[in-house]
Amino acid sequence: MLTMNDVVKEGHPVLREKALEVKLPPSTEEIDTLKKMMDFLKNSQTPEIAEKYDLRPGVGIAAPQINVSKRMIAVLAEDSKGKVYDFGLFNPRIVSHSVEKSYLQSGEGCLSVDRAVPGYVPRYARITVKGTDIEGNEVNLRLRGFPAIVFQHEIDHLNGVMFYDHIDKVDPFKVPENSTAIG
Ligand SMILES: CNC(=O)c1cccc(C)c1Nc1nc(N2CCN(c3ccccc3Cl)CC2)nc(N2CSC[C@H]2C(=O)NC)n1
Repeated sequence: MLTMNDVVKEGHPVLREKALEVKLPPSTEEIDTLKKMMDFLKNSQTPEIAEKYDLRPGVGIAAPQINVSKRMIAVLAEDSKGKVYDFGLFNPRIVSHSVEKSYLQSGEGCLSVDRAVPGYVPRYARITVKGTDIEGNEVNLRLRGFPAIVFQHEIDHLNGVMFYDHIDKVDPFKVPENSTAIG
């Protein structure tokens, strides 16, 4: 199982690389890695297991964060209506997005960042994501709210982008143009 020892921290060059497309169909090893990432999120959100293995809770993780520079992400997050988004995706890409922006009122955290970085992270309010799931099916997801934020945070990792790259350097809490706060 993955633990925090497997998670690389900011400063590691892999977090600034552009991750490679996964050649489909994925190899057994790539499928196993994606399964491990999905299991990590589940374990991190299960109090007894998180406590036992000292896991930091997360709702998303990208392969570069475990030093695998491949375009793979896992998400386990709920939206405001309690709908659970439980996905492992190969080669996720944002195929369309709203003009409107949104941001987490409380800012964002990252498993690879062991410090609080205050400030609003402007994201697209609504996105359409295409990718291939762990069974090899093409998925087409229309996302908004917290899940949309999480998918954008994880897809950023595949392009070497960290959440704080988006925070306004002059006024971290400047409300982004044409945006809605979440949470
Ligand atoms: C600096 N302020 C903050 O961190 C922050 C502070 C307050 C609120 C929010 C909303 C904040 N922001 C933020 N909170 C989260 N969690 C909320 C708690 N939760 C969780 C915790 C315990 C059990 C189960 C679970 Cl589910 C785990 C996930 N996650 C992310 N991100 C950014 S997108 C990827 C995602 C991620 O997984 N990060 C590790 N941001």
